[in-house]
Amino acid sequence: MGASLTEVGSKLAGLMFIWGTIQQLFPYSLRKRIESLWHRVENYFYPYVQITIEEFSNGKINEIYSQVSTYLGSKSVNKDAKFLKVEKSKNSKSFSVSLDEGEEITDEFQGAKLWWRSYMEKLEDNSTGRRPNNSLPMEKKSYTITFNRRHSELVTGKYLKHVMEEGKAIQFQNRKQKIYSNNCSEDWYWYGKGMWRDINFEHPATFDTLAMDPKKKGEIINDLIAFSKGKDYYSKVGKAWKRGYLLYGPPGTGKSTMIAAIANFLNYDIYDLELTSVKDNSGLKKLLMETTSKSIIVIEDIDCSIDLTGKRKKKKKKEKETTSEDQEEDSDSSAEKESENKETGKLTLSGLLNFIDGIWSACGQERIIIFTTNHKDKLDPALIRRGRMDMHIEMSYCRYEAFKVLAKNYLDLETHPLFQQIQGLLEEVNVSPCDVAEHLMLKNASGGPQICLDNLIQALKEAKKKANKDSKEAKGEAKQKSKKINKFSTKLISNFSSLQKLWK
Ligand SMILES: Nc1ncnc2c1ncn2[C@@H]1O[C@H](COP(=O)(O)OP(=O)(O)OP(=O)(O)O)[C@@H](O)[C@H]1O
Repeated sequence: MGASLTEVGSKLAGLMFIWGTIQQLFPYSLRKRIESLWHRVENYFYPYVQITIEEFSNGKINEIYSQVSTYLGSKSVNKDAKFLKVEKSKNSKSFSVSLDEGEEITDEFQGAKLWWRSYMEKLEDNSTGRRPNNSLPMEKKSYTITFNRRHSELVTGKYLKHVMEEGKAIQFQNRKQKIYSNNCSEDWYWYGKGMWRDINFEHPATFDTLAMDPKKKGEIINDLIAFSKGKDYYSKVGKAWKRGYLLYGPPGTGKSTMIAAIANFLNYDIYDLELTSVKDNSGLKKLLMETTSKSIIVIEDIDCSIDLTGKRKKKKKKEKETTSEDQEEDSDSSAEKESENKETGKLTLSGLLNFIDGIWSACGQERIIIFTTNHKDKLDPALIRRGRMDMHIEMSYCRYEAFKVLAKNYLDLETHPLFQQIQGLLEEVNVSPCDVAEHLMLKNASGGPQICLDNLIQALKEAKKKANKDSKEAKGEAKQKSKKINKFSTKLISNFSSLQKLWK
């Protein structure tokens, strides 16, 4: 392509000379006719269009440039390019490849052939050899794309959009994930760093290492895939592109681990929203507005972080003042509390969910919200109904399937003669995966996997003994209670009979 374009260029230069002469010698009407003929000749000899994409546009970074650069870098690895550059920024997980100055590659899109070329021009003042303006970079970088005129619509319509989307997706995959927290001092905000503080998120949890029933795990993975690919679906049905998950279960069953696995699976950032640090609804709104797309907003221990049992307002009407305190408590409903909180601007769970619906419906970008709790029964069912929390995921005690994942993770064991005994015990005792994992840890494994498994069996047996003892004691207590009740009711009946006799 390079050679043929040069050849065509020299032919065009000759034609340009002839055209200049014609313009001087011929009258206007004749010139117009020759001009149209000229364009046809020009298109015949050089039917190409060139688009230039510069690094800076009007003094500002041109976003398309970096996306094109990433796209071409990814294409260049399997193509004919010989001179490549490798860079790594502090915010990316690995290095990125791009075309070196003057390098060319070809690309194809829906039957159209495209020629890309990278340029770099040094920006020096010829007399001083210095940069013309200190605030500008030393060089002017750009890419050109050349294609046949008949593909103009395809290139400006679909192809460039495709290049930008692919480039953006590669950049997204290669960026370092972050975890944000709002649990920071007020000073932080006032120093202009925003309301969230972030650090790199490097949790190793994945769905492979997460110990839970494989069927349940599969369902969650499928749900996440459907969500992340659901852009068209959500816009078609007119719903905010968001998904809510409620993770519930006893401590140490892997709720936080599951969040990390989801973030790693989707390559999303995490916003760890500490509601106790949020003053009111407007503070919450600001925080939510500062979150980015492709992120997970997490509220851990939701039952502890928000006050849904705020004191009811004293009733103003006189007749109601006569009502007893107990009656007031009974008639208390969460709807009333919500409306009271609305008036005072106080933070409410329902307010939170409404903001999320409102804000995210408007922005059309994907987000996930996860609540965790150890006590699902404490939550108001209206607040976690389907549509708000789309999937309720129970993180339960460690059974055999979950144990097998832990044994593989920690001991690299897929089978062992002791597994059968462990399976039996895990059916009878409720232990968290966290407690099981503790026995399989490296520090315990110095004597080999056999020792770890023996220790685990020992611990499970003790837990079983304790559970049996506890249940016996509980049964004993219940027996005592029912004895007392029986004694009391017999006494009551006999008293009542004596009263009846007296009355007669
Ligand atoms: N299902 C699991 N799969 C793999 N590891 C687990 C699982 N559950 C617990 N663990 C291990 O136990 C540790 C504690 O688990 P995690 O913090 O995820 O539990 P949690 O349910 O969030 O607990 P809490 O309710 O106390 O916050 C984790 O670091 C992990 O190593």
